[in-house]
Amino acid sequence: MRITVIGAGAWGTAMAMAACRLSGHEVRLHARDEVQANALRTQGQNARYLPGIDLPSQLDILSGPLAPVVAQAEAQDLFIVATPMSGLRSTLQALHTVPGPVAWLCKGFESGTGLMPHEVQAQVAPSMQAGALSGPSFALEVARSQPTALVAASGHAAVRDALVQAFHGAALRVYANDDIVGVEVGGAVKNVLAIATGLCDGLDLGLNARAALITRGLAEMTRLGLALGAKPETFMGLSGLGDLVLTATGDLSRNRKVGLALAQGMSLEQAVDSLGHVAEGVYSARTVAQRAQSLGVDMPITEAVVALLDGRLQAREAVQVLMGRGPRGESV
Ligand SMILES: NC(=O)C1=CN([C@@H]2O[C@H](COP(=O)(O)OP(=O)(O)OC[C@H]3O[C@@H](n4cnc5c(N)ncnc54)[C@H](O)[C@@H]3O)[C@@H](O)[C@H]2O)C=CC1
Ligand SMILES: O=C(CO)COP(=O)(O)O
Repeated sequence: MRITVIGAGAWGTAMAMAACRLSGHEVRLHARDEVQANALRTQGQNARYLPGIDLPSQLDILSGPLAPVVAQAEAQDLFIVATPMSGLRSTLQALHTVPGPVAWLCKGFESGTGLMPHEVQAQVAPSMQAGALSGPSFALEVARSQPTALVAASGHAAVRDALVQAFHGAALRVYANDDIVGVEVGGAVKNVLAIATGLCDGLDLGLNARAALITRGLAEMTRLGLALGAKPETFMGLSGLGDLVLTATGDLSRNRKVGLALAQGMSLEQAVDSLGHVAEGVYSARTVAQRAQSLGVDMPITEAVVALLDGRLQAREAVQVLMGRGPRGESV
């Protein structure tokens, strides 16, 4: 199988490495920047995004325009879009004529439009056989071959099968799911909730508070998902509860780090700059909240994160707002 990963950040690089570990694959990693591509080739590492990890010698590094790569694509080729959400639309536009399966790794709702990734694809490449690969997965651990489980989500069985064939192996299990709405809502909302949990831990509010945030966060994620047509059980799976627990509690999370930094009194700009990587929750929080409002879905934790990111609330005020809400029943 020939697999082309577009976007040579931490996650694209880790997933290209994972594909290289399975025999019989030809794997290519496309960096948009020629300087970065040359650095990957000469150093044998992605020093900016995954320092200290050697790239497999058989990994082919590409750069330059995508048009010639797309022109040579065959029906059995798999394309993986590993850019942040902000690059999804333009990358899918560039790929819209590929004859085979395409899957994206980004987790978020598109800024400006509020669209989920599969809705962006439906606009720019409606006939594409496409899906999402998601689930609890820090790039560093996948790059190190530590055990990980992912979800291949698509309405097309051929896309789910291609993702399993491309990545399922000794260190990486890939489960198939046809509920792309649920999988994408989980991936987007857990990033916003991880900012909240980082804030909670940074303010030293305690373990009770953290468990409450995660659980009530799962409830609001599920409410939004159901309003958008997702299946409830998806939120109990890898891309829902699984990714929420990982991102909210794992110190490798960039979104959690933003919350921790805000709790220390850093400005949002300082917090984002200190990462050197994308933290999608910062860009998706507002669009998630707007989409929820338009559907009449109550998402108080997400609303508090948006108010904090907008500078309308200070960290401790956000906690007071959440704790000051009136009583309600527990069910979703
Ligand atoms: N790092 C992780 O552990 C995981 C990340 N993800 C998701 O994957 C996506 C990418 O994340 P990372 O690789 O971690 O980000 P990163 O910050 O490590 O790297 C982003 C990469 O995308 C490139 N890029 C940005 N815009 C682009 C465009 N328009 N076209 C081509 N390349 C572009 C940048 O040059 C950079 O190489 C995000 O949506 C993230 O939420 C999902 C699972 C795990
Ligand atoms: O999506 C991820 C883990 O599944 C990565 O989370 P962060 O973007 O917060 O690092």
